[in-house]
Amino acid sequence: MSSKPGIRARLWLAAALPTVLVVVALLWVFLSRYAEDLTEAWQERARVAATQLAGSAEFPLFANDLETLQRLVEASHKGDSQLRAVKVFDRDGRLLVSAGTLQGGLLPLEARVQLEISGERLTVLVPIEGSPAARVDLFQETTGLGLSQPDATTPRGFVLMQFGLESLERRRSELLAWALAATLGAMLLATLLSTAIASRVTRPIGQISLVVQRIASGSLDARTNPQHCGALSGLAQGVNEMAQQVAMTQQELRQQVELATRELREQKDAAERAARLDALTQVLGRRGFTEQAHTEIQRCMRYQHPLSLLMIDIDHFKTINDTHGHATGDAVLLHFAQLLARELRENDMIGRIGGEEFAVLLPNSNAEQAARVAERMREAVANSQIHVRGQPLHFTASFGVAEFQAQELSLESLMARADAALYEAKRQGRNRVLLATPPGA
Ligand SMILES: Nc1nc2c(ncn2[C@@H]2O[C@H](COP(=O)(O)OP(=O)(O)OP(=O)(O)O)[C@@H](O)[C@H]2O)c(=O)[nH]1
Repeated sequence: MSSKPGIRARLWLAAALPTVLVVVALLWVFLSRYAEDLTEAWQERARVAATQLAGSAEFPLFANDLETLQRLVEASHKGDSQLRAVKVFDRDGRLLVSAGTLQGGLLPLEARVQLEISGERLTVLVPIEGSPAARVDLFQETTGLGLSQPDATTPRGFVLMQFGLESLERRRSELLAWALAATLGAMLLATLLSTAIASRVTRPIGQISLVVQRIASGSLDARTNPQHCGALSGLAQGVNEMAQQVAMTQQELRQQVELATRELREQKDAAERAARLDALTQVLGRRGFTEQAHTEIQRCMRYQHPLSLLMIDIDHFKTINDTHGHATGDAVLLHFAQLLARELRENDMIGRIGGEEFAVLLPNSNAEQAARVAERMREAVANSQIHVRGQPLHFTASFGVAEFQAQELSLESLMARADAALYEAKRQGRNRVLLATPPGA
């Protein structure tokens, strides 16, 4: 199995990945900005609370009314659940009043607002600086108390507050959880959308590739359905047209191959027929005759039908050749073959087995019947003529007749007996039909 991702997975990634990345990036930018704002809001809240307390503490501190200061500090501490510790120092850094437990060290007592976040704690230090009007009022009201006029530049004291940041952290955790949930939701949505988009592309591709595979495996009638292939309908149509072209080309090739094969077979048959036929007379040649004669003998033996053979030779053919020329000899041979063929039945066979020597096989004929056929042939030949330069030319032929006997083992033996009868017919004066002696006689 291939470890490479399939086209569906690739398309899915191509569609989903950018969306997921953008969503996650936007979410984290938003999250970090929101967390910053949250921290700043907390710092502002702490600064405002400390400044308010510093304002309220100005007069008790000026009047050295520690009881009132203590009440103020405790009221602040109780009024804010996030407030862990509140302390008020005089200008020399002496702790005047306190509520709650401070964790970690103090901030340096300087005439400026200081904020420090350490772990889950936010510590703020605010100097207590009275307003000029208040200072004058206070001085006038308290001159009788023997208090000196306050210095306008140095702080009168310091308010230190420490807040627990658990709720800020909780808020951040909630934000993180929300961001993760939103990210997962976005990813899920992107997955669903991408799957839908990918399947709109991959389903047609799957269908088209299936059809292409079927075409490749030889099913040239396989076709896609362009209407079901959406944006790829053009490709589907193209595949169909290609398959049609291939099918047509293959059909044409098949027809051409069939035509060529048929022509070759016909040429081969013609060549074989020609090889079996005698070129001059168009009757069977020696090879064709003996092949068919063997088959016929087998058939007659199987059905125990009689079968006879005639061996025929033109008389004094050499003289015809010598007297009238070879071309006349050929004409005599052709005429002779036609005369013999005329006397044959459908199942009889004739062949030219030598120069002017012919053989005729007569299935279902005994010697007596064969002799009658031979006699008719002899008469037909003797009574016929051809014209050579306007002059009639007569010729005769001799016949040897032999009937196939059960004890006879081969065509050659039958031919030899018929040939012997022919030889005897020649010897006895030609133009005659002689019956062969039975085998072994
Ligand atoms: N024109 C022609 N002559 C052929 C052909 N084949 C064989 N011959 C001739 O046929 C002649 C046969 O002569 P022989 O075998 O002596 O027989 P014959 O003259 O017929 O004498 P008998 O058979 O004894 O009557 C030869 O002269 C061959 O040259 C052929 O295809 N065409």
